[in-house]
Order: sequence, then structure tokens, then C-alpha cells
Amino acid sequence: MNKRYIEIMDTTLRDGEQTSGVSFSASEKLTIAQLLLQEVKVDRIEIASARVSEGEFQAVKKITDWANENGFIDKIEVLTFVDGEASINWMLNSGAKVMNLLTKGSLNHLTFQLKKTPQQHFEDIEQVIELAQSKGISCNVYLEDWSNGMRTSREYVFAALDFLTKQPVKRILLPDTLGILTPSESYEFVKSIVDRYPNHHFEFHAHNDYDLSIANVMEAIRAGAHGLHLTVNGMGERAGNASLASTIAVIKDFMPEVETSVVERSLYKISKIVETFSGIRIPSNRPIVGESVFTQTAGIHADGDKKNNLYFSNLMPERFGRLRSYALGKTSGKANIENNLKDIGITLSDADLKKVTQRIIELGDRKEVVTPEDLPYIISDVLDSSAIEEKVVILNYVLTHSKNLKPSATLQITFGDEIYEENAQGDGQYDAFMNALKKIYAKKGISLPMLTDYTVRIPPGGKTDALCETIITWEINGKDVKTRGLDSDQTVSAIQATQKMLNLLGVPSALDLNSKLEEVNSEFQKV
Ligand SMILES: CC(=O)SCCNC(=O)CCNC(=O)[C@H](O)C(C)(C)COP(=O)(O)OP(=O)(O)OC[C@H]1O[C@@H](n2cnc3c(N)ncnc32)[C@H](O)[C@@H]1OP(=O)(O)O
Repeated sequence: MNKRYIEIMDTTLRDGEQTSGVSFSASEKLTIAQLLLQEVKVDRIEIASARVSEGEFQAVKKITDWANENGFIDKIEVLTFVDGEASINWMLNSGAKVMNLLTKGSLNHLTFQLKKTPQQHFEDIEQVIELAQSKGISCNVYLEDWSNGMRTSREYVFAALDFLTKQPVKRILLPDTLGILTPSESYEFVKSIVDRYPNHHFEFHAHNDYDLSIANVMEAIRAGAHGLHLTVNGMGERAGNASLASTIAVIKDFMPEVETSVVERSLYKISKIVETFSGIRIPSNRPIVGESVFTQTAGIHADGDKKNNLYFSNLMPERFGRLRSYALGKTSGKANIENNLKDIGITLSDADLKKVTQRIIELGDRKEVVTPEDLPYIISDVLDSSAIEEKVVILNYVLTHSKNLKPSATLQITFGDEIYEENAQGDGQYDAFMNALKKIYAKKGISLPMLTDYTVRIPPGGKTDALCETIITWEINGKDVKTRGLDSDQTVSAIQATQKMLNLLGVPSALDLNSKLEEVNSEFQKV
């Protein structure tokens, strides 16, 4: 079958940055731009609005310098305004070559915001396009509030389209600016335009205010849209835009008649990087990229996975560079626990498995999170066995915290027979503790794994002696490993989690540690 190609324009760095509270630095924008174009392989990216700020100007310049050297300059777009020379000069100075000109797509916006007649607006647009052309800038045009325009001033929308389709405009961009469309309207509105102007390129820009963005995108594609505007993690103004990862999965699985250039395996990586740089946490249940979406929690499901893959669908985690896991908690059954034990190479008798399952259910009932890395400790405790041998022991420590002085830590640690002591300062008590620990490991020529996430959970109720749970995520050879500590003192619970990580690494003689890291890595690839 001859597939219809759909262009993907990613606007994480423009509309995505309009998520309340988000501001990317220039180097963060550059990293995201590089990944989107080189690894995720979207067709184009929109990286800023013109005139916004000096910082934004420097970010655009950094990206256009890189894009010029690497042959991507035609894929870098900047949103501009109908403002005579102002946006064009800003763009030219920043090195960008493609503008997405923001014009009005509803009579309402035109009358009350710009206070112009259609004729005046078209004249202003024509002037800007002419100027852009003369300066070597190529032009796409947004019809802002187009969806509202189609509902309330369709005659104006078609007058604007009659005008724009006679201009040297490469693509016409149809935004559902307020995310108000239904799927059937998305289909009808886009189809009426594509049918009337068959030789022009139209792109659909969804917003997610009613949680309908992906459904609307599907209908826009069915109606004949030639391109889509998407963002990583569905970031964007208000409820955000259509998510890149979800849209790509939907196209792949439900729309065999179309194709895109996007590489599915890179979608999780870009999602995590945008999460880190934006500071906007991905909800754990966000399709494709959320922490828990490939985790089987219910015991019945884990059991079914063993029996002819009864709970598998096309949405396999490996497609997106991820792995399936089995949660440990109160809804776990034997099958969940067996799956986790298999990954760490432990086999238990049926009777022992029952005891361990019971303990995990009890912990889950008390709302405690059980990570796969906790299993050896739980087995040790429940079966009074030595499933885990604690070779690295934090013997003693003193942590100080005082007003106007830097926090400090003195730490004594033992690896088998050897005892080491170090002290250090830090930005907080745990940071001071980690700095002292790093000094000890540095003596062995070893760097500790990078801490990539640190989550503290305290049960509600306002008790100051409540147990506090700290879950730390470490990056070990490119894989996430979580360890957990539980204590009424928050720093102590973080230190417990750290000691578990040290024991996963093993006793640090330099050679030992490298091979142990390999081993841990291959274990966790299976988790
Ligand atoms: C659909 C979208 O999401 S579009 C996103 C557009 N991008 C942005 O808004 C980026 C962030 N914005 C900004 O940094 C600022 O608003 C700027 C730099 C663009 C303008 O700032 P200011 O000059 O202080 O103007 P302010 O923000 O108060 O108002 C916007 C002005 O733009 C005008 N305007 C609105 N749409 C357009 C347009 N398409 N073309 C030209 N001017 C426009 C408004 O009428 C208003 O003009 P007025 O002050 O003469 O009434």
C-alpha cells in the first residue's frame, strides 16, 4: 500500500514552553532541539516566539548556529507576529530562516484584539510576507483561533484562506487554539478546507482542554491534514497540546494508511529529558511515557502473562525503549513476586514464597512502596536467612546543621575488614553525607552512580514522628535502579536507601566494582 506521509512539527520549545512555570535555558533548548531532529527525527521544530526576550533570542541563535553547521536550518521555525519589520528583524538577527506568521483565524480575534477589518489585516499580512520573502525568509501562516472561526465566522475563515492560498505561503497552520473541537468537527472542518484547496498543505494543531487532542488529531488525519503539531509529554498552554508519543503510537497502530518519520524507540528518552529540563513531572499513568504504564500490578494479570501472554497488547514497552515490570504491593500475587525473584536469580520453595508474598501484601496495606531492590531484604527478614549479605556497612556518622554555617558530615564506613572515615560539607546534611562518601570511594578511584531522582513520602496526618519513606533513583550504566529507606528521620531514611545502593554495587575494589556494575546492569535490564 502507498502510504500517505504526515509531516510532524514538534513545538515543545515554543508552545510546550508556554506551559505555566516552564522556561528552558539556551543550552537545554539546544539539547532538546538536537535530540528531536537527530534521534526522534521529527520533520521540523518550532523553537520560540519572536520578540519574547533577550534570553530567548540567545537560545534561538545557539540553535541556528548549530543547525547551520549541521544542515538543519530549514527545519527550525519561529513564530512571528503581523508587526511590520519587528519580528522579521528579530528573526534575521537570530539566524532563523522559517517563520510561522501568527494571523487571525476568527473575526472575533481580529475585531476585538487587533481592531482591524479583514481587508486591513490582509494588507498587513501581505506586506510582512513580501518583506520576509525579500530577506530570504520562508513563510508558513497560522490562523489563530481558527476552530472558533469555523464555528462562528466561517465566511471570514474562507476569505482568509482565499487570500493566503494566493500568497507565497508554504504551509497553512490550523490551530484549535482553545482546544474546543470535538472529533467530528475536527474532521468536518479540516475536510472542508482540504477539499476546497487541494493543492495546498494544511497542518492541524490540537490542544487538550477536553482531553480530546489525540482523537481530534486522528480525525484531522482522516480528513486529509498533511501535517501535525505535537509536543513532548503533551506540554503546552493550559491543558497542553497533543502528545508526540501518544500520537505516534496511535498512528502506527490504528492508521496503517499513513506514516511519519518519527523513531518510536527514542520517545521515552526525549520524554525523560524534557521532564528533567522543564521540571514538569510526567504523571505516572501518562500513556507510553508514564512510570507505571508498563507495570502489571494485579496478581491476576501477572499470572495471565505467564499463560500465553493473555494480558499483552500491541503496545509493547520495548517499542519505546522500555521494559515491562511487575509491581510489588497489596495486589501482588505469587506470579508478580516470582517474576521479580527470577530477575534477581532467587528461587524459593512454595512455602517460603507464600510467606514473602504475605509480607509484601502487609507492607502494601500499610501504604509502603516496595521496590524490586527491597526483595532480598524482605526475604532475609521473613525467612531469617542471609539472602543479602551486607558487606558495605555505614558504621557511624555525625551530621551537623546550624544557622549560618554550612552543613557537614563525618562518616565511617566498612567494606569487610577495612574501615574508612571522611568528612565533608554540603548544601544540606544529605549532600554533606554524599560528599564524604564520594571522597571515600574516590580513594578507590571509583565514582558513585548518579542520583537521578529523590522522592520523599510522608503519610498525611501532620504527625512529626511519622515514618518517612525516601526512594532514590540511581543511574547505573544507563539504567534506573531504585532503593528505598524508611525512618522517622528523613535524612536517615535517605542514608538507608544509599546503603542499599552501595550493597548492590558490592565491595569497592576498583576492578571488582566495574564487573559488579556490569552484573547489576544486566540484572536490571531484565526488571
Ligand atoms: C496561539 C498561541 O499560543 S500564540 C503565542 C504567541 N506567543 C506569545 O505570545 C509569546 C509570548 N508573548 C510575549 O512575550 C509578548 O506578549 C510580546 C513580546 C509578543 C508582546 O508584548 P507586548 O508588546 O508587551 O504586548 P502584550 O503582550 O501586552 O499584548 C500583545 C499585543 O500584540 C497584539 N497582537 C495579538 N496578536 C497579534 C498578531 N497576530 N500580530 C501582531 N500583533 C498581535 C495585541 O493586539 C497586543 O497589541 P496592543 O498592545 O497594541 O493592544
